[in-house]
Amino acid sequence: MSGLSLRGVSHGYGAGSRRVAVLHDISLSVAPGELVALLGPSGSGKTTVCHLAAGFEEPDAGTVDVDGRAPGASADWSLVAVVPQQHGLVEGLGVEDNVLLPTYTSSAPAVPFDRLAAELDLDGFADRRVGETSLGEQQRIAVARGLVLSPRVLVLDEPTGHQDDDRAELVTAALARAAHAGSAVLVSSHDPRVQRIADRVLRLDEGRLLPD
Ligand SMILES: Nc1ncnc2c1ncn2[C@@H]1O[C@H](COP(=O)(O)OP(=O)(O)OP(=O)(O)O)[C@@H](O)[C@H]1O
Repeated sequence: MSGLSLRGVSHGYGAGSRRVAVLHDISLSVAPGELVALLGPSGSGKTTVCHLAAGFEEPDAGTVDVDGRAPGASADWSLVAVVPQQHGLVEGLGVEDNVLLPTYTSSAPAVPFDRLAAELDLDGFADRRVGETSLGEQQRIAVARGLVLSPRVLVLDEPTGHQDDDRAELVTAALARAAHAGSAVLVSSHDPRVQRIADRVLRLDEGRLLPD
């Protein structure tokens, strides 16, 4: 199947008898060209779903696949790109290098840095070190890095959490364009702007997906 698919996924943290289950039998899919918002109270498991979708972790049970493959099997961000809550940028590198990092290990066509910078209000930042930027700027740099290879699947964890109203609109517009261009986009978010542009909204509660 194309896009992102989780089938019967359960997952937990901790070793042996101390393992605590946090996701229970989750099934969801995001088709190419679709933007799905994942909502839920703090601790309900949104980040865990994002990490499994990104291939950062293997589920205890069930399957996760991206275009029919396990996401962890490929480090190619043209297949699955991630904007984690903590951004995961390389502090010592410049902004442009951070955005272009996925292009250094992939032969997929890249969106020019200048275009992403213009769309995400990062003009003039190319040579600035990430350690010299604000948290909101770092979040938009991580979004630009997620978009640079026009990935088949894009997973974002609270991507407007550090943005003011105007920049949050820029980020959500960029995500809507990515979906329109064919990416399957999964966004964990409390932001009503994200819900507004979503094709579907999924709700998690205590590790279970609520019925529509
Ligand atoms: N590495 C970990 N070890 C142990 N427990 C964890 C770990 N990461 C998350 N948890 C627990 O798993 C549950 C789900 O966490 P998760 O981060 O997925 O929730 P969330 O919905 O993203 O929360 P928030 O909105 O606050 O970011 C929480 O109860 C959390 O305490």
